Amino acid sequence: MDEDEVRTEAWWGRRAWVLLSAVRARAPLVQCITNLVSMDIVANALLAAGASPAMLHCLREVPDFSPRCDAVYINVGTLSEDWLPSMRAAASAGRPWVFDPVAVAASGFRMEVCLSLLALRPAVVRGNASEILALASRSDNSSFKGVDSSHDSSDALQAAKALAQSNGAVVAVSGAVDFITDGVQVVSASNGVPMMQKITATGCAVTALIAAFVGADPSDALVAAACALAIFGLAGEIGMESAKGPASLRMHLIDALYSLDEQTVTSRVKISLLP
Ligand SMILES: Nc1ncnc2c1ncn2[C@@H]1O[C@H](COP(=O)(O)OP(=O)(O)OP(=O)(O)O)[C@@H](O)[C@H]1O
Ligand SMILES: Cc1ncsc1CCO
Ligand SMILES: [Mg+2]
Repeated sequence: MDEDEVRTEAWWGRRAWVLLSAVRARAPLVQCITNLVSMDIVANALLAAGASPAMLHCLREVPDFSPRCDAVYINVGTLSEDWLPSMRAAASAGRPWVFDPVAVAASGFRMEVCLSLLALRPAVVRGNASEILALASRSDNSSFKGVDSSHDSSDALQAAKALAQSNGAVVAVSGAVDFITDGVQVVSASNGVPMMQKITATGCAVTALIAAFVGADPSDALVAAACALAIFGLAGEIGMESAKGPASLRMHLIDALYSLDEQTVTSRVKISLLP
């Protein structure tokens, strides 16, 4: 094996820096069809990272616009039947796309929609543990609650692997430790702070960041997803050094994402390949 291919923590730190630098240099255009709660934090997180967000969701614009994007991001958080045709069309536009199945178990309808979107072959699916467990089991069981997770990310690791194997997508489960898998390899990313769960739509924002990383370099969605999750978590850790609570963490996290430098990224990103 080439020395460069030995995926040590230092290797991951360098990859994370290279990918963040690629986002800053290329400013990938990311079409976001995302929920109404998340639009502001998603657009601001993408801008701070160096990407170019566009919150376009009109079906009539998809044929012109989506094929010109570097990546498409689809999030069903505030699902409405009106937006479904745009979601399906944008996901089918031939660009790499990333899926956030928010609260997939909330209803039979939402489950059906998420399964139909999954059939359109996203490059990456990112959810919290409850979402990935529900999606993998195709069950809109009432023990699953709303948009927040009631499980630890490790509870959903096997489900994530099974989902990746059956769909050919990279599957990422967020939580105290994020797990990212292509169905064979499993990578963990352990940056972040618990207070990030107290800011609405941080999960939506990190899924959008994954789309930006995939848009900047579509060659390896597993690496892009792991690096985006670690970078976002690291911005949370640095933001927490100045924050007094969720509202100021939101601000400081976005500032930290904007200011990340090579030394900080290469020394603080915590990613490893599980045996
Ligand atoms: N206990 C924790 N410790 C550290 N980081 C965490 C913790 N829980 C979540 N995170 C981080 O917070 C971000 C959001 O993950 P989370 O699992 O809360 O998403 P989510 O439930 O989909 O959020 P939302 O639906 O509000 O967008 C991720 O970057 C994740 O790594
Ligand atoms: C609170 C909330 N409700 C629907 S989407 C969303 C944002 C977090 O996913
Ligand atoms: Mg979510």
